[in-house]
Amino acid sequence: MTPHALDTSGGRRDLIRRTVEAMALTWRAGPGSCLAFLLLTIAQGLLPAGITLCTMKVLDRIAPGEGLHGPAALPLVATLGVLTTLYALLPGVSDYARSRLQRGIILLVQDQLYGAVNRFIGLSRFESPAFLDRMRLAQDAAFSAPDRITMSLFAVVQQFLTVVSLIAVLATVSPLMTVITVVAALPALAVELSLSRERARLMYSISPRNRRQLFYQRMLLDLTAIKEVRLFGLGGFLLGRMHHETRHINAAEERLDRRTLVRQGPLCALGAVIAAGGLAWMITGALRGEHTVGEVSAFIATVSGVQGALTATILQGTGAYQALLLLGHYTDLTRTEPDLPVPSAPLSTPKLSQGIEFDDVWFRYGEAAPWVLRGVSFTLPHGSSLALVGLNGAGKSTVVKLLCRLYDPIRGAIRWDGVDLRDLDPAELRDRISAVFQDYVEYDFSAADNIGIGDLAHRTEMDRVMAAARRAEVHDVVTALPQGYGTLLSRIFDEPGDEGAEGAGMTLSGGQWQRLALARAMMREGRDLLILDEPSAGLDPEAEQRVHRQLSAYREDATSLLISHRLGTVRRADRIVVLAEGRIIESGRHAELVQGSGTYARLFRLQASGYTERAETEGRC
Ligand SMILES: Nc1ncnc2c1ncn2[C@@H]1O[C@H](COP(=O)(O)OP(=O)(O)OP(=O)(O)O)[C@@H](O)[C@H]1O
Repeated sequence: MTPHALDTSGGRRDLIRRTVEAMALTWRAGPGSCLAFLLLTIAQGLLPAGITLCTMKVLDRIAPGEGLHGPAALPLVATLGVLTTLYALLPGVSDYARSRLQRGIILLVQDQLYGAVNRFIGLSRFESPAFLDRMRLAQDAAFSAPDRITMSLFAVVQQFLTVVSLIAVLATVSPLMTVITVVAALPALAVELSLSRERARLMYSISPRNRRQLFYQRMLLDLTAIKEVRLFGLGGFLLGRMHHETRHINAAEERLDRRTLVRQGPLCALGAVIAAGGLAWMITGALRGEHTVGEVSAFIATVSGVQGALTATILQGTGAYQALLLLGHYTDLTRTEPDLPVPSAPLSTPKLSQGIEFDDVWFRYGEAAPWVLRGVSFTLPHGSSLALVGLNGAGKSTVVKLLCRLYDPIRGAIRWDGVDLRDLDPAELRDRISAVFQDYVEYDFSAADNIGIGDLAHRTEMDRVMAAARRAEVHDVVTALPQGYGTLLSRIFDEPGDEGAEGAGMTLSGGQWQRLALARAMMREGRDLLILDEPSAGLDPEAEQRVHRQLSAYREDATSLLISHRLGTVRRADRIVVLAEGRIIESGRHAELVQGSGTYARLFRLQASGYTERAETEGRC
C-alpha cells in the first residue's frame, strides 16, 4: 500500500471525483428512489419560504383596517393550509424513499467491496496490518459514506433552496440584515471544514488501536480462547489492555471535541447576537410604524430559518466532506491491484501427467523477513506420494501454500507438468487440488454442507457426501447426531431458548471436526493432487490408523503430498523429504533414511523409543 493510498487529505480534484462516484453509486442503487428523493428534497427546500410568505400576507391582512373576510380570504388560507400540511407530510415520505435507497446502496456496496476482496488470489494482503486497517475503514465508509454523501448533498440542495428563497423574502424586509446574517455564517463553514478533515485523520490514526481493542474484546468472548483465558487468569490482563487502548482513543477524541467546542462556541454566540440585535432593531422600527406585524413575523421566521438552514448546510456539507475523505478507503480498496500477478490470457491447467517440480525455490514472507525457503528443489512425479518432514518452523506448510499459489516464490519456480504456476489460471489450478490444511475451518453449516462444500457442484449429492464421510471415518459420528447430516454444527445461529430443542445446533469434538475437514477434502473426487497437512494430528490412535488406511486407498491414483510429525504415518510414502531451516537436508524412502544417521533416523528413533518406553511402563503396571 503506497503512502499516497493512506492519505486522507483529499485534494479538490479527488473530492470532486469521489462525489461523482458516490452520486453514481447512489443512482445505480435505485434510480427511481433517487429521483423521488430529489423531487421531495426540492419541494422541502422551497416550502419554508412559501409558508413564511403566506403567513406574512395573512397576518398583514388581519391587521386592523385590512380585513380578511369571506371568499377573498379562502385562497390564501387554503394555500397556507396545503403548504403546512405538505411541510408536515413530506419528511415522512422522504424518509421512506431514503430508506429504500439506503438498502439498495448496502446491497451494491456489499457486492463491490467483498467482490474486490474475493479477487485477491493470495494471502499476503490479509496479513498486512495496514491493509486490515484500511479494510475496516473501507467497511465503515462503504456502508455509510455513499448514503451520507448523497443525502448530505441532497440536504445541502434543500437547505440551499431554503436559504435562497428565505433570503429573497428577507431581502424585501431588510437587505442589511440579509447580508449580515449570510456573512456571519461563513467563518463557521471554514471551521467545520477544517474540523471534518481532522476528524477523518483521527479515525485513521486510531485505527491500529481499534484493531487491538477488537482483538482483546474477541479474546474475552471467543469460545476457543476462553479456556486459556480462564485457566491462565488472563481476563483482568486483557481487560486492562483493552482499557489502555480505549483510554488512548478516548483521549484523542476528547482533544478533538475540545478543539471543536473552542472553535464553534464563539460562532454560535455570534449567530445569537445577530438574531437578537436584528429582532430589537426590527421591533423598534415596528413601534415607529416603519414595519407591519407581518413583516416582523416574516423577519423572525426568516432570520431563524436562514441561520438554521445555513447551520444545517454547514453540518451536512462538512458531514459529506468527512464521508468523502473516508470514501477514499473504499474506492481505493475496490481498485487495489491484484496481490499476485495473473496473466491476461492464462494457460489452461492440464490434467497432471508428468508431475510437479520445485526448482530452486526461495521464499520469505516480507522484504525484511528472514528466508523461510532457501533454494528448495524436488520433484513430485505424477501418481507418487511425497512426505515432508521437519521440525516446527522448517517451512513445510509454506511449501503447501506456494503449491496452492497463495504466494509466489521470490526466486525460482514451481512447475505443473513443466508449466510455471504463475502462467496458469489460479482458480483452475486450485480446482485440480484437494487439501486438508493444518488450520482447517469449522463452518457453522450443517454436517452435510461442511462436507459438501468441498465440491460445490456436487454439494447436495448425498451419496457423494456420505461416501466422503465414510472415507474420513466420520459417517457414524454424523448419523448419530440428532438430525444426522442435516444437523447444524453451530451455536451461533441458535435462536434464544433453542438449547436442546429439535433443530438446535450442535458442536463436535476437535478430532471429529478434523475428520469432517478430511471428508471435505475427500469430497473432491478426481483431483490431481491431494495435500494433507497434518491430517490426523487430532485423531485418536484407532481413528488415525483407520483414516490412514482409507487415505492410502484414496491416494492410490492421485499424486499426494503429506506433512506429518508422526513419522509412523509417512513411512509408506514413495519419497520422504526432510526440511530444516528452509533447506532440504535429506530425502529418500523410509527404509533408506531410517538406516542412516541423519535427522530422520534420529527423529524416528526418538518417537519409536517414546512408544517402546510407554509400552514397557504399561507392561510393568
Ligand atoms: N504468514 C506468515 N507471515 C510471516 N511469517 C510466517 C508466516 N507463516 C509462517 N511464517 C514463518 O515461516 C516459517 C516457516 O513456517 P511454516 O508454517 O512453513 O513451518 P512448518 O514447517 O509448517 O512448521 P510446523 O511444523 O510448526 O507447522 C516460520 O518461522 C514462521 O514463523
